[in-house]
Amino acid sequence: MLHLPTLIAVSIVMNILLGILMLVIFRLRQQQRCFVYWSVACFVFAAAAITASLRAFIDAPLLTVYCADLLIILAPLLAIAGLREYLHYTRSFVYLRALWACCAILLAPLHTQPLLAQLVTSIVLAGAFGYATLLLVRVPTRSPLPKLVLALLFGAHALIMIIQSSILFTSFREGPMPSFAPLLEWILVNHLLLTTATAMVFPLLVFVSNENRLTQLANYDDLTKLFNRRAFYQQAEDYFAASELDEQDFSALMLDLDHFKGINDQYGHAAGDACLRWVARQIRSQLREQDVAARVGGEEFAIALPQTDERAAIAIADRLLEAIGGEPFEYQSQPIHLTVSIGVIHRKSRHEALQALLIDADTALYTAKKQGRNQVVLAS
Ligand SMILES: Nc1nc2c(ncn2[C@@H]2O[C@H](COP(=O)(O)OP(=O)(O)OP(=O)(O)O)[C@@H](O)[C@H]2O)c(=O)[nH]1
Repeated sequence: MLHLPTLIAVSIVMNILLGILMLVIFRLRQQQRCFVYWSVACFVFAAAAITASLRAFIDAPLLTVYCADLLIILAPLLAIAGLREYLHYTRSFVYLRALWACCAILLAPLHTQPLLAQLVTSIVLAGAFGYATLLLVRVPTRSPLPKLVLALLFGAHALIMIIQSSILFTSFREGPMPSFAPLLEWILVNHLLLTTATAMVFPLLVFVSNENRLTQLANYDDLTKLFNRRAFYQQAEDYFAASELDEQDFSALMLDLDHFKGINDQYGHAAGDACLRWVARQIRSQLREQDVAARVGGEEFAIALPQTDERAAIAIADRLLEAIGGEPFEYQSQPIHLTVSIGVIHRKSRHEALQALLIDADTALYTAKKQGRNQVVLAS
């Protein structure tokens, strides 16, 4: 069994250090206020552990029972407030404040009855941890793994608080039972460990989410959610190089919406944006998993087709022509007729670089435009 006083001391020090770390992070990232809540939650938890530990040395129940219990409740409430801030939960914190105020009133007359005060505290904590678990499960985030870990930690914490509540309730009804002492100590150990572990996962949740957001911004087009030009070249270059090594077919398409300026002029820019999103969906729906599609210009898309010969590439281009031009796109109940021109290229020995291949596809696209649009042209 872990030495309890040592564990309490370590968790106090860890929570103070984590609180300082989160304040430093907040100073660096002023816009993420969740770190302030989490930092204060760590300090409050350390203060709660210190005041509760004083019970062994001084007889001041107002401090060692009442204040300690209020601080023990405040710490997870602050953690939840930070979580709501991080998840951009718009409703105010009024319920959390009201809950804490109710606890302050309810626990005041109980400071001379530590068992009852601990029972009330355990029930409130079980509810708070259960709520935090539900919050995490219900709200989508960009960091699913830390979110899952955090939900598990909160869920486990809720569970041990329920167990503690039932033990305390039984002790309250039937008098103190010495056989419960090891179990209550085990719960305290886990409470300390889970709190410290939770505080460690909070920054991870934000960092993974920020990292995913940066990757998204760096690689994807915000409007269509297809790759952007940079990511397209990165991915397509790999396939292009692999096709050379394996002597496999490689094709590419350049696709451009016809008279798109007229669409913007007639229906407005928002309708134009909706058209681009719809075209992107049509493109994605016609491709295989390994094909690489990107928006490389305003109304221009590039598609890399690994292991695709000339005939298959033309068939895909024809399918895209039909999928986009075959039926109108409905925007706010009005049909918008869109057509596209497509240049197709199959890799030849003269194409030593992807750039050269795409230039030829672009030339074929230009020919398609010149020949009247709404058609597929194969590069010679
Ligand atoms: N709504 C919207 N329009 C865009 C976006 N990017 C570029 N455009 C518009 O796309 C239009 C492209 O016009 P042009 O280059 O003249 O081409 P076009 O009208 O499609 O004519 P062709 O390509 O010759 O058939 C311009 O009016 C741009 O403002 C965008 O993100 N959203």
